[in-house]
Amino acid sequence: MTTPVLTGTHLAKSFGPTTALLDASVSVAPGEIVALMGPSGSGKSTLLHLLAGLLRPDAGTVELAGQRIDALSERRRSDVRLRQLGFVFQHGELVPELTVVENVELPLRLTGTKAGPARARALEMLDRLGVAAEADRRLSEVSGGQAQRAAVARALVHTPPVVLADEPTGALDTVTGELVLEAFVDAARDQGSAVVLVTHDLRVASYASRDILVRDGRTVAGAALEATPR
Ligand SMILES: Nc1ncnc2c1ncn2[C@@H]1O[C@H](COP(=O)(O)OP(=O)(O)OP(=O)(O)O)[C@@H](O)[C@H]1O
Repeated sequence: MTTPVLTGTHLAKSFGPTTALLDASVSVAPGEIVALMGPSGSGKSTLLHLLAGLLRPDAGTVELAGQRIDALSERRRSDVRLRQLGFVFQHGELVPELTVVENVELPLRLTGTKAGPARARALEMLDRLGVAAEADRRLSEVSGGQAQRAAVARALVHTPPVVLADEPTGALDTVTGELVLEAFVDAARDQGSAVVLVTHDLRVASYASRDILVRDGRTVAGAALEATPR
């Protein structure tokens, strides 16, 4: 089997008295697309935040691209995130004061790509996601669905080895949702990115090579499609 690029092992996380995650394990190989499914409140977003190094686990480990990230300082985790990860979370990761294209080119600019090539690559991603016409508008002035596609463009622009996305098509109609899903499929197939998608939508899950069910804070591999009501 190919060596996994992302592994979460026996992860647990509580917020005060609320146990969000009890025992979750996930392992993803390069080029794989994994759908995380499960009831509302079961711990999917918490798991994704732990895998991204945005939260520290109470127990368990996270290994990203050969490096344990759960015990790193916030500064080192942030550096690993910038280089190894693309993520699409439900809010917060884009800068409202910047234009759409400035947001998308940010991961490239922060890792040393020169302005011209960074701009060209960001525009290419926006074009693929059908939002090139919005490139020079401020993020705070575009629609929710346009901002969501900008977030996807930003997650993929620097061809990271791991892409994590929380309901990445939640604000989109069927056609634009498919543009987003095809962009993830291309990242997995052409660049070998490992992609983890949290979704409630079976159509989205059908793009995945594998699914993992999260139920009551625990992961159950391969059972999501059978267990999810249609
Ligand atoms: N920052 C937080 N503070 C307190 N409780 C939290 C926090 N984040 C999550 N929780 C709680 O942890 C549990 C798991 O939440 P989580 O968001 O991971 O679930 P989810 O499966 O992603 O849900 P949904 O499908 O509704 O987005 C819930 O009971 C939630 O209320």
